[in-house]
Amino acid sequence: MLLEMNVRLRRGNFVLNSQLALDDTNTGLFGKTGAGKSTILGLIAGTIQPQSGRIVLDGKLLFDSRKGIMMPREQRPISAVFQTDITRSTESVYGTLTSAFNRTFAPRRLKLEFLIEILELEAILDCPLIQLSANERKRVTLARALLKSPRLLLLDETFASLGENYRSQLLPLLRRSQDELDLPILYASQSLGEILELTEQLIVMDKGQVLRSGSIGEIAKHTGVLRHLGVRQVDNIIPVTVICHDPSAGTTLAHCNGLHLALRIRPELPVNSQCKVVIRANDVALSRTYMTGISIQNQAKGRICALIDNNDSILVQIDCGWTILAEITRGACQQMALTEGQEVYCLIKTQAIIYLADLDILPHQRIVSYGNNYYYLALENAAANE
Ligand SMILES: Nc1ncnc2c1ncn2[C@@H]1O[C@H](COP(=O)(O)OP(=O)(O)OP(=O)(O)O)[C@@H](O)[C@H]1O
Repeated sequence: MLLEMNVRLRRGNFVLNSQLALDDTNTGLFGKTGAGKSTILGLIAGTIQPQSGRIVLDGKLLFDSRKGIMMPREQRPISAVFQTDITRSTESVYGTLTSAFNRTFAPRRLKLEFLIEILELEAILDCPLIQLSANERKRVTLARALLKSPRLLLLDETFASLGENYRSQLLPLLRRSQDELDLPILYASQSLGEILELTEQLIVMDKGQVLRSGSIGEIAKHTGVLRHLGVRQVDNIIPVTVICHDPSAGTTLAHCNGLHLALRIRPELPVNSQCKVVIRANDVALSRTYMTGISIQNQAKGRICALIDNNDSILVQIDCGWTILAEITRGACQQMALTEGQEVYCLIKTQAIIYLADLDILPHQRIVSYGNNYYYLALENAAANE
């Protein structure tokens, strides 16, 4: 285990009572505003001292109230980029970066020139920190944090504040950081989407407590957690291998493990090539028996492995060779008397299966039906015309 923490802290009315563990992978720290995410990062970095408990990193005590140990911030092999990193110093950007580079904790893993390039710092190298814009200061702070080659990097909503340009360049680097740089990241955010761009491992916090931790797949199985995470729509993403094309039926047949699917025809996809398709969970209907006399082309047989209570709806997790999530109403679940272990058929219309590669272009054009008439509308105009 990389980090183990079991602490208690009271600040005014806010009480943090948290036990958490991190291994050597990137982890997202999710919680609504005021949940205690920044406080957790501060406790690990050493900017906040808990009243009691223990924090251990890589077997070394950072804090132990019983033994009276509080390792100073500068000595902790941890770098952090906080929301409020305000450096009022007149030191130049180049000066602060080189001193971070020289104060490295471990063998250097990133080159100064590389970070100057991807964070576009060249033009501001001679500027004093005090004169930088908020975005420039954040980029310098991130470069400085990475240059120290810490054992753990703490980021507090950093992507959101950096902007799209840097995000697209930095994300691939940060995603690989745990493997290539031996640098796991703890990323705090209120946005699940932002966290999932970096990692699938989550710690979910609420009111100073850790509610759940684990992979998003594991966490999602608990009642109400998806709602808590702000998830409103569940999609199945399935990597399929093309088997053949059937022009007379207008379908391309593909499979993923034991799951066979009829997709919209794509003759340009070579046989045996791979692609990803998306099926919205609420586009999957369930049946206890195989249906005849029905237009639906896909009836995938599987076994229910979990029934996940999602407040108004039930997410049914079905093992069809590949796991499929079907979202149905609570009423439908009761009427069908669904239970774990039962066999069901997943009914999926061919037209409801979207090639993932098409998703980028789909939102720009859609059809809105007003009953008798159909209109092709650009997305920007759609809302105004609806
Ligand atoms: N210096 C302080 N003194 C007293 N209470 C504080 C102090 N700093 C933060 N708090 C309180 O601690 C709680 C947790 O704050 P924290 O900043 O850790 O939340 P957060 O999950 O990071 O929220 P956000 O996503 O909005 O940044 C909040 O209720 C906040 O008001």
